[in-house]
Amino acid sequence: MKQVTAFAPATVANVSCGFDILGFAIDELGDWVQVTQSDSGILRVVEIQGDGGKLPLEPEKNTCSVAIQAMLDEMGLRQGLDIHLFKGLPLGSGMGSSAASAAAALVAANEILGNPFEKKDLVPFAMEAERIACGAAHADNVAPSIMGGFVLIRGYDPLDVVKLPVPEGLYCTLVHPHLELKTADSRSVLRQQISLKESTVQSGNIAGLIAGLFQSDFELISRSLKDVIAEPSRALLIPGFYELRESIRSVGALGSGISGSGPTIFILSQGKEIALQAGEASKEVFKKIGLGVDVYVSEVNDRGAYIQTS
Ligand SMILES: Nc1ncnc2c1ncn2[C@@H]1O[C@H](COP(=O)(O)OP(=O)(O)OP(=O)(O)O)[C@@H](O)[C@H]1O
Ligand SMILES: N[C@@H](CCO)C(=O)O
Repeated sequence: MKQVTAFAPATVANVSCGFDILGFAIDELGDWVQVTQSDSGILRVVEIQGDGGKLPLEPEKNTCSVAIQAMLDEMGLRQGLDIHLFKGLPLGSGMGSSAASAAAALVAANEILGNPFEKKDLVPFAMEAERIACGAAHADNVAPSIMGGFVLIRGYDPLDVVKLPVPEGLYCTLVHPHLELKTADSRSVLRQQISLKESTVQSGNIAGLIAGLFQSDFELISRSLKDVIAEPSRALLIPGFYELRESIRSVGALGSGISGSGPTIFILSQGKEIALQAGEASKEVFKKIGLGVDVYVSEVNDRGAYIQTS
């Protein structure tokens, strides 16, 4: 019986101006999923570690099994598979926790089945898992978690995912305040209508950010990290959000925003030194508020989900 273990990384979705259409992957932080063939003929989640007992073992509720089931359905296949999930990511953090589970499960199951799908073709299956986790089949966490790097979701109908270049020396600092914010809840505070003026501002910024990535133009990236759609509503749910933005200006970071639906805040910097200093400045902000934080500094992970060898 074949057994495969895969890792899938944390992700920063939206990247300020790219609501539901842009995300990138982080190094090291992520979920591990082991998939083992069985002769049971069914899909089972047999064990979850690292979730404090919070995640469901029922296959129709866990993002690992929902994603694999979507893949098996597409193939018209019945296959006995046992899933062991090792959560490395905190829940409801804004770091794409549900997405990383689905991405790792798919990459492992795809390997067991002889790799019938390219990585990019696994994205729609992982989106079905996101629908279960937060009520919306958004792809801006699952696509970068599977494919790595920066990924643009050019369109959803039909799905059109585009991998973008990563400028050398671009670093991300993730600041995770010790709060849990469910994606479904932070989607519910969003306005359903935006004005023509807001649409123009947002379009200019997303175009600028993508041009900045292609040209490795850090100043352009910095000027473009603005969100007039989701951030004004969601920032109110994150204590210290604007204070942090102010504090990282002095260390020369490029900018900051809400990672996915929060409460994690991402900061982009040119070079590791500034990224580390931004992390220290952020810790000070949250110390004053009296809220614990975890800070991670990472390059953009261009590899995405991978199979564990050895
Ligand atoms: N393997 C899993 N199976 C089922 N639900 C999961 C799994 N992993 C996480 N979740 C749940 O999915 C829900 C959606 O939030 P998730 O944890 O993905 O948000 P997040 O980490 O804040 O990421 P983001 O805001 O970037 O989407 C949470 O309630 C979380 O507990
Ligand atoms: N684009 C999604 C990402 C959630 O991580 C949102 O902002 O709700």
